[in-house]
Amino acid sequence: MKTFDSLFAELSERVAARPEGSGTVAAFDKGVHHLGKKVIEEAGEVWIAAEYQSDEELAEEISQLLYWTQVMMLKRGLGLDDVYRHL
Ligand SMILES: N=c1c2ncn([C@@H]3O[C@H](COP(=O)(O)OP(=O)(O)OP(=O)(O)O)[C@@H](O)[C@H]3O)c2ncn1[C@@H]1O[C@H](COP(=O)(O)O)[C@@H](O)[C@H]1O
Repeated sequence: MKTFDSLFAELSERVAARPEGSGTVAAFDKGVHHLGKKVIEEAGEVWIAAEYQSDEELAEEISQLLYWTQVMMLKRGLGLDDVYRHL
């Protein structure tokens, strides 16, 4: 099963290798403004799912929020340690 760390490694590799058709690369190239909107959108969907939807739907929305947060981290050049040291 994928973890936060293994997804971050995968996305780091995608951004470095820039494979054809990668949604991550396309989103990365759009920049911080686009990524910020995705983070906000997914955060809102997490809230709505927590209020009104199933555990499974909530878990899926949380996974998407984690994904977009990671793409933002990569765009700003942050690594896992930069974040973990604040936990
Ligand atoms: N985990 C994710 C992931 N989570 C969310 N998303 C993106 O976030 C969007 C969220 O879906 P929504 O339903 O909220 O939005 P949507 O309306 O369908 O999509 P938009 O029109 O808003 O882009 C998805 O459509 C994906 O574009 C993800 N995109 C990729 N991954 C993983 O990232 C890795 C690299 O993916 P690629 O770069 O696409 O190869 C792979 O392991 C993927 O599984």
